[in-house]
Amino acid sequence: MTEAILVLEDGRTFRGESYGAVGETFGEAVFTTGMTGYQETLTDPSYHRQVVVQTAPHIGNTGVNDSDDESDRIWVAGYVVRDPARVPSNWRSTEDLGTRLERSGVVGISGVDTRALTRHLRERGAMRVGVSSVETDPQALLARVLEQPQMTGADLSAQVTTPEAYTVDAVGEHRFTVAALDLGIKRNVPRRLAARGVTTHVLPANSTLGDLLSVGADAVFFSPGPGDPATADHAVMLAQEVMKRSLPLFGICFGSQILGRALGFGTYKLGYGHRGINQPVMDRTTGKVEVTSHNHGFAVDAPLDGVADTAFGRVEVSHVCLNDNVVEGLRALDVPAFTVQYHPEAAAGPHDADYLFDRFVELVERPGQVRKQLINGGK
Ligand SMILES: NC(=O)CC[C@H](N)C(=O)O
Repeated sequence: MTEAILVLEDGRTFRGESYGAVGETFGEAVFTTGMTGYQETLTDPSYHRQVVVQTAPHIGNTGVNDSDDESDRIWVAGYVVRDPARVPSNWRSTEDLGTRLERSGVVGISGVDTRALTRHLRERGAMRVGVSSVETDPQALLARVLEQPQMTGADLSAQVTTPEAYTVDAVGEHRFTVAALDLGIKRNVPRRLAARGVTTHVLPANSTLGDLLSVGADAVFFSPGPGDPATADHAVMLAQEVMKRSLPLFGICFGSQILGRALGFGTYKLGYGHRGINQPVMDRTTGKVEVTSHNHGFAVDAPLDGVADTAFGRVEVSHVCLNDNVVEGLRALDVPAFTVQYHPEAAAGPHDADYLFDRFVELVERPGQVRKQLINGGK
């Protein structure tokens, strides 16, 4: 057994055992409350530079498999669990979670009271953290934690985006083509689109409007991704160009924050963010509440009531988180654009919000009618 320590930037220290690779790592400490879906969490590019704390105490029960990665690598900067499963058990499992972490060079710690750590982060806010199985002195580790960059101001898209464009073909009959700006996309997004007859061209984050048009895009998608949306100026400008052309636009999470900025709203950092797979969100168009998958630390500052006047016409907040009234979706009424701050693609999480991909398809195929329906409250 190799001992490990975890030190938060306010000095709070937890002791445990090395889990995954032996070494030292730093990042922003965030907690996710999902009891399942750890493989999707680990491989979600939006967790780049974050040390993820699994609040649920027993992690790794179903091992890892060949199908559930959301990208081609593990992105979390570090991993914190209480009680890793000693024997994974699932018919899809091909490897033990600890072995995968070790093989991938991911430094983690186990034996931590992750519920106490979650409560601490909930009360004090997300903060920088160090995890080490090579340093035994918390003070020495704390000094290095305090040298790390903050998540506020972090511009990370270039570090996670695809170097080359690639295509995910429609399944069955081809209906239309989407250009997806990859700011840290998850595999399940093009997959949900493909299931609806959409061919998706996933393009690097620095793509221009010309690049989007050159793939024959009928519509544009802005992906989730890591970092502070206040830094994503290129993507914001691109969203504005897309709206000027009235090309249908759909965005998820980071993509929602980018649309928010493109419409003239600000973004801000939440105290500790929303990360988990059971967050209640109300779709204000239908009044229905859906249980949803979340992973965001920033949010859009848009008025919850009434219709805002923007440079692109009228805009409404379409979805709201019922835990804390954070803006979870935006809908433009005069250009074909809408976004959500949470994850309709799930992976992991419930599929309640899958209808948003249908809304996107309808917006592209019957733009006038869908906009009229949206304005009339879905009737
Ligand atoms: N999943 C995401 O797209 C996250 C968006 C952004 N990085 C945030 O933390 O809010």
